[in-house]
Amino acid sequence: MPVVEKFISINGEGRCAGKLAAFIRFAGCNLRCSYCDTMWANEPGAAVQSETVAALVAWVRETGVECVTLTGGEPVLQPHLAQLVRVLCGEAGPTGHGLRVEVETNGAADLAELANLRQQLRGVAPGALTFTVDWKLPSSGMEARMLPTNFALLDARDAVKFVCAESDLPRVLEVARQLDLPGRVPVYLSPCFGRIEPARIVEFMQENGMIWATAQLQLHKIIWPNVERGV
Ligand SMILES: C[S@@+](CC[C@H](N)C(=O)[O-])C[C@H]1O[C@@H](n2cnc3c(N)ncnc32)[C@H](O)[C@@H]1O
Ligand SMILES: Nc1nc2[nH]cc(C(=O)O)c2c(=O)[nH]1
Ligand code: SF4
Ligand SMILES: [Mg+2]
Repeated sequence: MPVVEKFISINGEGRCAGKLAAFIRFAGCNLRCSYCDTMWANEPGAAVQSETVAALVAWVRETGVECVTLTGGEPVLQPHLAQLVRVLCGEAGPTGHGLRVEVETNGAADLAELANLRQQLRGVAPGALTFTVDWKLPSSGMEARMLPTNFALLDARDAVKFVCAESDLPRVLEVARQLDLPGRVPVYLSPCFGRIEPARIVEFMQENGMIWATAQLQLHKIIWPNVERGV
Protein backbone atom coordinates (compact mmCIF):
# COMPACT_ATOMS: atom_id res chain seq x y z
CA MET A 1 0.00 0.00 0.00
CA PRO A 2 1.36 3.48 -0.85
CA VAL A 3 2.12 5.26 2.43
CA VAL A 4 3.43 8.85 2.57
CA GLU A 5 3.89 9.00 6.35
CA LYS A 6 3.19 7.19 9.57
CA PHE A 7 3.64 8.68 13.01
CA ILE A 8 2.41 8.75 16.58
CA SER A 9 0.72 11.89 17.83
CA ILE A 10 -2.36 12.89 19.71
CA ASN A 11 -5.40 12.75 17.53
CA GLY A 12 -6.16 16.38 16.77
CA GLU A 13 -9.69 15.81 15.50
CA GLY A 14 -12.82 13.76 15.89
CA ARG A 15 -14.16 11.49 18.57
CA CYS A 16 -10.70 10.41 19.81
CA ALA A 17 -9.30 13.96 19.98
CA GLY A 18 -6.54 14.24 22.56
CA LYS A 19 -5.78 10.51 22.64
CA LEU A 20 -2.50 9.09 21.46
CA ALA A 21 -2.98 7.50 18.07
CA ALA A 22 -0.96 5.82 15.35
CA PHE A 23 -1.49 7.58 12.02
CA ILE A 24 -1.07 5.99 8.61
CA ARG A 25 -1.39 8.43 5.71
CA PHE A 26 -1.97 6.96 2.25
CA ALA A 27 -1.02 8.69 -0.99
CA GLY A 28 -3.50 10.04 -3.50
CA CYS A 29 -6.97 11.53 -3.46
CA ASN A 30 -9.98 11.69 -5.78
CA LEU A 31 -10.78 15.28 -4.67
CA ARG A 32 -8.91 18.58 -4.68
CA CYS A 33 -10.40 20.61 -1.83
CA SER A 34 -9.49 24.29 -2.05
CA TYR A 35 -8.14 24.29 1.52
CA CYS A 36 -6.47 20.87 1.70
CA ASP A 37 -3.69 20.89 4.31
CA THR A 38 -2.12 17.68 2.99
CA MET A 39 -2.07 18.40 -0.75
CA TRP A 40 1.54 17.22 -0.73
CA ALA A 41 0.29 13.68 -0.13
CA ASN A 42 -1.85 13.86 -3.27
CA GLU A 43 0.82 15.01 -5.72
CA PRO A 44 1.90 12.36 -8.23
CA GLY A 45 5.55 12.98 -7.24
CA ALA A 46 5.00 12.42 -3.48
CA ALA A 47 7.64 10.22 -1.83
CA VAL A 48 5.79 6.96 -1.25
CA GLN A 49 6.82 3.92 0.75
CA SER A 50 5.23 0.70 -0.44
CA GLU A 51 4.06 -1.21 2.65
CA THR A 52 2.38 -4.59 3.06
CA VAL A 53 -0.62 -5.09 5.31
CA ALA A 54 1.54 -7.29 7.56
CA ALA A 55 4.23 -4.60 7.90
CA LEU A 56 1.66 -1.92 8.78
CA VAL A 57 0.03 -4.15 11.39
CA ALA A 58 3.47 -4.94 12.89
CA TRP A 59 4.26 -1.21 13.07
CA VAL A 60 0.97 -0.46 14.85
CA ARG A 61 1.67 -3.25 17.33
CA GLU A 62 5.15 -1.82 18.05
CA THR A 63 3.77 1.67 18.72
CA GLY A 64 1.91 0.33 21.77
CA VAL A 65 -1.09 2.62 21.23
CA GLU A 66 -4.74 1.62 21.07
CA CYS A 67 -6.17 4.13 18.56
CA VAL A 68 -5.29 3.95 14.88
CA THR A 69 -6.24 6.60 12.32
CA LEU A 70 -6.18 5.70 8.64
CA THR A 71 -6.07 8.87 6.58
CA GLY A 72 -4.55 10.43 3.51
CA GLY A 73 -5.02 11.49 0.81
CA GLU A 74 -8.12 9.37 0.60
CA PRO A 75 -7.70 6.02 2.40
CA VAL A 76 -10.90 4.47 1.08
CA LEU A 77 -9.46 4.46 -2.45
CA GLN A 78 -6.90 1.85 -1.37
CA PRO A 79 -7.91 -1.58 -2.69
CA HIS A 80 -6.39 -3.30 0.36
CA LEU A 81 -7.89 -1.03 2.99
CA ALA A 82 -10.60 -3.51 4.01
CA GLN A 83 -7.97 -6.21 4.45
CA LEU A 84 -5.84 -3.91 6.62
CA VAL A 85 -8.87 -2.91 8.71
CA ARG A 86 -9.92 -6.54 9.16
CA VAL A 87 -6.52 -7.52 10.53
CA LEU A 88 -6.15 -4.41 12.73
CA CYS A 89 -9.60 -4.92 14.24
CA GLY A 90 -8.70 -8.49 15.13
CA GLU A 91 -5.51 -7.40 16.93
CA ALA A 92 -5.41 -7.15 20.71
CA GLY A 93 -4.33 -3.66 21.79
CA PRO A 94 -1.86 -2.96 24.61
CA THR A 95 -4.55 -3.21 27.30
CA GLY A 96 -5.82 -6.52 25.97
CA HIS A 97 -8.85 -4.89 24.36
CA GLY A 98 -9.04 -4.63 20.60
CA LEU A 99 -7.55 -1.73 18.70
CA ARG A 100 -9.82 1.19 17.82
CA VAL A 101 -9.57 1.93 14.13
CA GLU A 102 -10.84 5.22 12.70
CA VAL A 103 -11.09 5.81 8.96
CA GLU A 104 -10.95 9.51 7.98
CA THR A 105 -12.70 9.81 4.64
CA ASN A 106 -13.95 12.50 2.30
CA GLY A 107 -17.56 11.54 1.61
CA ALA A 108 -16.84 10.94 -2.09
CA ALA A 109 -15.41 7.40 -1.84
CA ASP A 110 -17.92 4.55 -1.56
CA LEU A 111 -17.99 3.19 2.02
CA ALA A 112 -20.23 0.20 1.28
CA GLU A 113 -17.48 -2.45 1.43
CA LEU A 114 -16.12 -1.16 4.75
CA ALA A 115 -19.62 -0.83 6.18
CA ASN A 116 -20.26 -4.48 5.29
CA LEU A 117 -17.01 -5.47 6.92
CA ARG A 118 -18.06 -3.60 10.04
CA GLN A 119 -21.30 -5.53 10.18
CA GLN A 120 -19.29 -8.75 10.13
CA LEU A 121 -16.89 -7.47 12.80
CA ARG A 122 -19.48 -6.16 15.21
CA GLY A 123 -20.08 -9.55 16.82
CA VAL A 124 -16.41 -10.04 17.65
CA ALA A 125 -15.16 -6.49 17.97
CA PRO A 126 -17.97 -4.04 18.74
CA GLY A 127 -16.93 -0.44 18.23
CA ALA A 128 -13.59 -1.42 16.73
CA LEU A 129 -14.16 0.43 13.48
CA THR A 130 -15.49 3.96 13.17
CA PHE A 131 -15.87 6.31 10.24
CA THR A 132 -15.23 10.04 10.32
CA VAL A 133 -16.77 11.32 7.13
CA ASP A 134 -16.48 14.85 5.80
CA TRP A 135 -19.37 16.52 4.04
CA LYS A 136 -17.48 18.91 1.79
CA LEU A 137 -19.15 22.32 1.84
CA PRO A 138 -19.35 24.81 -1.08
CA SER A 139 -16.07 26.62 -0.29
CA SER A 140 -14.16 23.35 -0.79
CA GLY A 141 -15.31 23.32 -4.44
CA MET A 142 -16.13 19.62 -4.02
CA GLU A 143 -19.69 19.48 -2.72
CA ALA A 144 -21.07 18.05 -5.98
CA ARG A 145 -18.94 14.96 -5.38
CA MET A 146 -20.61 13.96 -2.08
CA LEU A 147 -22.31 10.55 -2.04
CA PRO A 148 -25.40 10.78 0.20
CA THR A 149 -25.52 6.96 0.36
CA ASN A 150 -22.33 7.03 2.47
CA PHE A 151 -24.03 9.10 5.15
CA ALA A 152 -26.96 6.69 5.41
CA LEU A 153 -24.47 3.98 6.49
CA LEU A 154 -23.32 5.93 9.58
CA ASP A 155 -24.53 5.60 13.16
CA ALA A 156 -23.87 6.87 16.68
CA ARG A 157 -20.32 5.48 16.74
CA ASP A 158 -19.29 7.53 13.70
CA ALA A 159 -18.91 11.24 13.04
CA VAL A 160 -19.75 13.62 10.24
CA LYS A 161 -17.35 16.52 9.98
CA PHE A 162 -18.12 19.88 8.37
CA VAL A 163 -15.01 21.96 7.71
CA CYS A 164 -16.49 25.45 7.48
CA ALA A 165 -15.55 28.79 6.02
CA GLU A 166 -17.79 31.70 7.02
CA SER A 167 -19.88 31.48 3.85
CA ASP A 168 -20.54 27.75 4.41
CA LEU A 169 -22.34 28.03 7.74
CA PRO A 170 -25.98 28.21 6.53
CA ARG A 171 -25.38 25.18 4.32
CA VAL A 172 -24.46 23.06 7.38
CA LEU A 173 -28.03 23.31 8.65
CA GLU A 174 -29.53 22.32 5.30
CA VAL A 175 -27.27 19.31 4.86
CA ALA A 176 -27.66 18.13 8.45
CA ARG A 177 -31.44 18.15 8.00
CA GLN A 178 -31.34 16.49 4.56
CA LEU A 179 -29.09 13.70 5.85
CA ASP A 180 -31.07 13.36 9.10
CA LEU A 181 -27.91 13.77 11.17
CA PRO A 182 -29.07 15.38 14.46
CA GLY A 183 -29.60 12.66 17.04
CA ARG A 184 -28.49 9.93 14.62
CA VAL A 185 -24.80 10.65 13.98
CA PRO A 186 -22.46 12.93 15.98
CA VAL A 187 -21.70 16.13 14.04
CA TYR A 188 -18.46 18.12 14.31
CA LEU A 189 -17.97 21.66 13.05
CA SER A 190 -14.36 22.51 12.43
CA PRO A 191 -13.04 25.87 11.24
CA CYS A 192 -11.40 25.84 7.87
CA PHE A 193 -7.94 26.88 8.97
CA GLY A 194 -7.42 30.63 8.47
CA ARG A 195 -10.80 31.15 6.75
CA ILE A 196 -13.04 31.77 9.75
CA GLU A 197 -12.75 32.89 13.34
CA PRO A 198 -13.61 29.85 15.49
CA ALA A 199 -15.81 32.11 17.64
CA ARG A 200 -18.06 32.60 14.60
CA ILE A 201 -18.83 28.88 14.58
CA VAL A 202 -19.84 29.00 18.24
CA GLU A 203 -22.05 32.05 17.59
CA PHE A 204 -23.70 30.24 14.70
CA MET A 205 -24.39 27.24 16.94
CA GLN A 206 -25.92 29.54 19.57
CA GLU A 207 -28.00 31.48 17.03
CA ASN A 208 -29.44 28.24 15.65
CA GLY A 209 -29.80 26.16 18.82
CA MET A 210 -27.44 23.49 17.47
CA ILE A 211 -27.26 21.40 20.64
CA TRP A 212 -26.52 18.34 18.49
CA ALA A 213 -23.24 19.73 17.10
CA THR A 214 -19.73 19.83 18.57
CA ALA A 215 -17.30 22.62 17.67
CA GLN A 216 -13.74 21.39 17.32
CA LEU A 217 -10.39 22.98 16.55
CA GLN A 218 -7.54 20.96 15.03
CA LEU A 219 -5.44 20.48 18.19
CA HIS A 220 -2.23 19.63 16.34
CA LYS A 221 -2.29 22.98 14.52
CA ILE A 222 -2.49 24.80 17.85
CA ILE A 223 0.19 22.70 19.52
CA TRP A 224 2.55 22.63 16.52
CA PRO A 225 1.79 25.71 14.39
CA ASN A 226 3.23 25.61 10.86
CA VAL A 227 4.34 21.98 11.11
CA GLU A 228 2.96 20.15 8.07
CA ARG A 229 4.10 16.59 8.59
CA GLY A 230 4.54 14.05 11.33
CA VAL A 231 2.12 15.68 13.79
C1 LIG B 1 -6.42 15.77 4.90
S1 LIG B 1 -7.98 15.00 5.10
C2 LIG B 1 -7.63 13.28 4.72
C3 LIG B 1 -8.86 12.39 4.80
C4 LIG B 1 -9.91 12.61 3.71
N1 LIG B 1 -9.35 12.85 2.44
C5 LIG B 1 -10.85 13.73 4.09
O1 LIG B 1 -10.85 14.78 3.45
O2 LIG B 1 -11.60 13.54 5.05
C6 LIG B 1 -8.19 14.93 6.89
C7 LIG B 1 -9.08 15.99 7.49
O3 LIG B 1 -8.41 17.23 7.44
C8 LIG B 1 -9.36 18.21 7.13
N2 LIG B 1 -8.72 19.40 6.59
C9 LIG B 1 -7.93 19.49 5.48
N3 LIG B 1 -7.50 20.75 5.29
C10 LIG B 1 -8.03 21.48 6.29
C11 LIG B 1 -7.97 22.86 6.63
N4 LIG B 1 -7.28 23.74 5.89
N5 LIG B 1 -8.63 23.28 7.74
C12 LIG B 1 -9.35 22.41 8.49
N6 LIG B 1 -9.45 21.09 8.22
C13 LIG B 1 -8.80 20.64 7.13
C14 LIG B 1 -10.23 17.52 6.10
O4 LIG B 1 -11.45 18.22 5.91
C15 LIG B 1 -10.40 16.17 6.75
O5 LIG B 1 -11.45 16.21 7.68
N1 LIG C 1 -2.59 15.02 15.08
C1 LIG C 1 -3.33 14.82 14.00
N2 LIG C 1 -4.60 14.40 14.16
C2 LIG C 1 -5.32 14.15 13.03
N3 LIG C 1 -6.58 13.66 12.96
C3 LIG C 1 -6.90 13.51 11.66
C4 LIG C 1 -5.81 13.89 10.87
C5 LIG C 1 -5.80 13.75 9.40
O1 LIG C 1 -5.00 14.38 8.71
O2 LIG C 1 -6.63 12.99 8.90
C6 LIG C 1 -4.81 14.31 11.74
C7 LIG C 1 -3.48 14.81 11.59
O3 LIG C 1 -2.96 15.05 10.50
N4 LIG C 1 -2.78 15.02 12.75
S1 SF4 D 1 -10.50 14.99 0.25
FE1 SF4 D 1 -9.11 15.19 2.00
S2 SF4 D 1 -7.07 14.74 1.19
FE2 SF4 D 1 -8.43 15.00 -0.56
S3 SF4 D 1 -8.13 17.11 -1.15
FE3 SF4 D 1 -9.87 17.09 0.25
S4 SF4 D 1 -9.02 17.40 2.33
FE4 SF4 D 1 -7.33 16.90 0.95
MG1 LIG E 1 -4.41 16.39 8.98
